[in-house]
Amino acid sequence: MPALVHPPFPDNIPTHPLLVIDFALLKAKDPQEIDRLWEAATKLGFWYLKNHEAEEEVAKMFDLGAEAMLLPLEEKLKFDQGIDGSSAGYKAAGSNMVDASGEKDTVEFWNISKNDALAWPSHVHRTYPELLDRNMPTIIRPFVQKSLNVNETILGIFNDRLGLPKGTLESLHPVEEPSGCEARIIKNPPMPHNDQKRGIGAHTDFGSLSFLHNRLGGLQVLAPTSDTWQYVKPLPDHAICNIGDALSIFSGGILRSNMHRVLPPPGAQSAYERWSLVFFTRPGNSKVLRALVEASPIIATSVTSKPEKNFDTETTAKDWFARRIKYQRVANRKGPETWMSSRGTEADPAAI
Ligand SMILES: O=C(O)CCC(=O)C(=O)O
Ligand SMILES: [Fe+2]
Repeated sequence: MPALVHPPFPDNIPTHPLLVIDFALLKAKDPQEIDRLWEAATKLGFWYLKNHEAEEEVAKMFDLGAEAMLLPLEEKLKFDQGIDGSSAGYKAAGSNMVDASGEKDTVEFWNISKNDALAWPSHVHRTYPELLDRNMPTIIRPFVQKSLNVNETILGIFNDRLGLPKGTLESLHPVEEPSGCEARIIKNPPMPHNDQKRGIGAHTDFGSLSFLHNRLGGLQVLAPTSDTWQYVKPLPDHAICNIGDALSIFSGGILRSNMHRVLPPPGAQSAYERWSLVFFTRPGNSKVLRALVEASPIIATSVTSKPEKNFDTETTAKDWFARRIKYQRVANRKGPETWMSSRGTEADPAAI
């Protein structure tokens, strides 16, 4: 079980501050809170979210994830996500790259598809170990539903601020369409002190919105206002939310998909296992990733102001997502170009 008692995040290392957004105020359509969310989403693309109402579901998911990680490796590998760009299932430590040199990651994770959680006892994408299957209706589905509620509320706010006709962003993320939406539970093992091996390499998230929960430090962002990586300090019961590539593309770059990575926890925390839990909202598989210029003059103006950027990928969410997953797998590596093929909207190749 993830340690509930651990050393505090050190107070002598630089961190990047995030705005704290109150979900209760967002739900009440508080104009000032919506302004603050907009500021966070357009300047950095990351923010803390408090009062998100998923605290209990998150705690249960951490416990279940820990149990699922204790299954024998041989059993876990029966549910491996594979190397063809599928996401759902298990990913062993060391099977993804963290950079162009082919250095291996240190995290293992389980991805559980939203469609599978909602369709239980049927399966849309794949099957899972009995432990996860058994807990699908009682633990996983409630977490998925709470996460969907949070992300749909936020998408609705962005929809209005982007000047899109009501329901536009919602229609790009239909609950019933097969998609890459998934819950992920991640374990990074303790590292020798000062070992800076990357758990997850520098990346932007692939989809639209990520709803992240972690207890130990290790997440870092490369903020547009800084040329160094900075830790994001976990706050108890605060989720960390961020925007991914799909939403950045739909909005013509108005919403920011920011680079981040995972290092071992800093200071004395490095002696502990690091656990994190994410729910990723991603567009329906059939949706094409392109700026919604016809639907919003605000987005059209943004695209015109960034002629150097391509906001028409001519790619469906399904293909975008499969490409990014496939080419970060070590087994698919031919050379540095494989890593480059896995990249999304990451703007600054020097930082990759
Ligand atoms: O573990 C974390 O804090 C972040 C995980 C992450 O960035 C990801 O899974 O995409
Ligand atoms: Fe991420």
